[in-house]
Amino acid sequence: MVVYKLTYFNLRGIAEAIRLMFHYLEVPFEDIRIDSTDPEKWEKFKPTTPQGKLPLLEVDGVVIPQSYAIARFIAKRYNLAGKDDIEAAQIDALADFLRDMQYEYFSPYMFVVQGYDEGDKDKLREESFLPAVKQNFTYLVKTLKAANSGFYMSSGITWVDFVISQYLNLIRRYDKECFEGYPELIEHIERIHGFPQLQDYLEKRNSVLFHMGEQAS
Ligand SMILES: N[C@@H](CCC(=O)N[C@@H](CS)C(=O)NCC(=O)O)C(=O)O
Repeated sequence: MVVYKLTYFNLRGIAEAIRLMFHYLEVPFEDIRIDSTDPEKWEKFKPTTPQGKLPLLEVDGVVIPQSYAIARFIAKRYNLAGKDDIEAAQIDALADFLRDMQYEYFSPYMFVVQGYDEGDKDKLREESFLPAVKQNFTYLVKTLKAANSGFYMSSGITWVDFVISQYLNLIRRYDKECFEGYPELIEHIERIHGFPQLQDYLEKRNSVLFHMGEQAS
């Protein structure tokens, strides 16, 4: 049997969508977590990684870095990659859209809210975060509605549903109000979190005390 070993910090972060995909698929994997409150440990481990970053997926002795590459790999193996090459391209485009949204518009505000950076939280929220929410959430809702499947692609659930829902769930944990007017996005998160095969993990996740200010939900 294939042994999958997923290594990331003991946070949800960019590995959470991958963890949820494994649980959803009921594919066993080793969920290895590096303690990010112990920088010395990470500094020692970092040079042993291919690109100096996490997450990593080890499969049959091969180490794959990059969260999207890992998600895509699992998706291709287990049928979460879209119904054809057109959908696969649309999924990639949506995942890249999410990344742009995250780094260009959301991270400056989120880093302050999460306590990683200093800055004027309210000013950032009003002047850059909320206008970006409006533009980007509107597009996500439009895409969901056009797919008409309950997921972002018309054929049904794919890896991008996990990636988007986990990032939006992070935002929701820190700024619930920005979802007002976008109930479809919340419903989509709940749809993903509602899968029976995820319940044990989600229960465990909520009972674990995530550090660095992570809140349950
Ligand atoms: N594009 C990469 C980004 C990887 C990344 O930036 N990982 C961060 C954690 S979210 C990391 O390993 N930081 C530790 C460091 O750079 O030393 C991916 O999606 O996997």
